[in-house]
Amino acid sequence: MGDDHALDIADLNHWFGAGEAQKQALFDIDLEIDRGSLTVLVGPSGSGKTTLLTLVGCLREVQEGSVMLLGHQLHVAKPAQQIALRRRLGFIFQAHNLHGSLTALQNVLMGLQVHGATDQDTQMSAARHMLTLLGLGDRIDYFPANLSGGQKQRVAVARALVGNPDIVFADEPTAALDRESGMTVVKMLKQLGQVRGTTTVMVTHDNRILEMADRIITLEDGRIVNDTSK
Ligand SMILES: Nc1ncnc2c1ncn2[C@@H]1O[C@H](COP(=O)(O)OP(=O)(O)OP(=O)(O)O)[C@@H](O)[C@H]1O
Repeated sequence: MGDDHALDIADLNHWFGAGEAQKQALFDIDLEIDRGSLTVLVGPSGSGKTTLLTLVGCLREVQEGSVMLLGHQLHVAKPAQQIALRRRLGFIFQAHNLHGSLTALQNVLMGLQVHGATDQDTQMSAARHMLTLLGLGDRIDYFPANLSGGQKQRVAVARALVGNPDIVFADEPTAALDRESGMTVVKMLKQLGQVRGTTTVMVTHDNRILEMADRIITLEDGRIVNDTSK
């Protein structure tokens, strides 16, 4: 694998269930993803997009095939290595999974505390800065219950990005956002790719994002049926 690849996937297969109920969800996936690129996964419901995203994001165990994530082979990575690798990833999911008992600022700080680095003042200012960039500067002390769906989603985006991840995995990150907020989030990810080399892999049905993607990969019935680079 070259250093220019954030992800290198070969002969990846995945099944759900066992015995007669067993069903194959992914078939022979081969894919290399360049560092700093914005790649979009599209395809009909049930085509395997989320399964692929969770496998390459260390959220599901690889059953067959090879996944090299940031130069590390996942199926041989020890638990401690997997934890270290996960710290280099940012996740944005449709269900934003905010902690209801924490304010917007505290939720974003959670994204930094797993890194355990920098002092508290630096963490605070990084979290405030990220929330401000996402247009939530006046909402930092609000609890999720007092934020709209779109605002909650932007808090989740801030939490994913505040730790400077090497790769961002996003599943329908703009589904709950209006056009302007959705564009802000995608432009930010694109800019992070250009400035810091952050790689983004995103599942979306949002046509507005397709125009901004470097690469569009289409899945159907667990197979890659189209791969378009700009
Ligand atoms: N936990 C699971 N147990 C059993 N089958 C599953 C599980 N998760 C996914 N599947 C099946 O695997 C296939 C791929 O599902 P997946 O969620 O990856 O598709 P998707 O393209 O992300 O769909 P959507 O756009 O609806 O989210 C589907 O047939 C689905 O029913």
